[in-house]
Amino acid sequence: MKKLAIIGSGDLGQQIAYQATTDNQFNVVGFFDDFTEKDSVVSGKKILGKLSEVQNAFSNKIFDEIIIGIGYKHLDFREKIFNTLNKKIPFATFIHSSCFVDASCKIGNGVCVFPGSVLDQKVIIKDNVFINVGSIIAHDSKIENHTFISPSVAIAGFVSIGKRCNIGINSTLIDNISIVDDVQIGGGTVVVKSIEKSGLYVGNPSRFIR
Ligand SMILES: CC(=O)SCCNC(=O)CCNC(=O)[C@H](O)C(C)(C)COP(=O)(O)OP(=O)(O)OC[C@H]1O[C@@H](n2cnc3c(N)ncnc32)[C@H](O)[C@@H]1OP(=O)(O)O
Repeated sequence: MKKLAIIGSGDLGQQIAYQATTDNQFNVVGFFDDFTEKDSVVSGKKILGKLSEVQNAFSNKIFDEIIIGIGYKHLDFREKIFNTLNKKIPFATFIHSSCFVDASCKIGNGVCVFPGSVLDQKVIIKDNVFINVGSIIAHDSKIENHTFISPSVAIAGFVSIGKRCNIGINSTLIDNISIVDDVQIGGGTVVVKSIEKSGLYVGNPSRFIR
């Protein structure tokens, strides 16, 4: 079983550690975290060091693959870490075994898909995307790098979502629309037309608030 290290020992990092361990996909060896003391223990897993120590630890075979446990509040940082380590350190792709992922899907590096999500035919998920529990991505839809999908999001067919977007819980995106980079969608929002300007959108139908 591959040894997995997680960047960030906060709530999301701990959830990834739990899911990857209980689903028997990885041996989670610990976290890298700039804000928690080295060798301390978080949710039963060791803090392996700061982010500056990742490459050295990989050279010393402390872990085989890495994944980022930094969530929707820090998508710029999530992107920065990914771009710094990409091609130097192998990124894991973790898809919980309870998910349905059609064989025609293309899934990038560093992608994490939590339990009960469905990725239908020809879905494309680019690098470093996080998909939380129970989300549905219908056929031919595409999610660009570093985007965060909250629980129970429903994305219809032929939808395109940009980079560093944060799609709120239980939101709905109808078919054949596009969303540009850096869009935040509030919980329960219904998006019925393309979003061409970055910013925060809420409501049914969705409206720009800032
Ligand atoms: C496993 C996990 O937990 S993953 C995380 C899942 N969490 C989410 O998806 C959270 C999504 N967050 C939200 O929906 C938040 O309400 C946000 C980000 C959209 C806005 O938060 P804030 O910046 O605090 O905005 P604020 O609460 O001041 O609201 C601004 C206005 O938008 C309205 N509004 C805020 N959120 C929503 C919403 N989801 N739907 C409809 N209207 C909303 C408010 O009523 C308010 O309207 P008003 O100006 O007429 O009074």
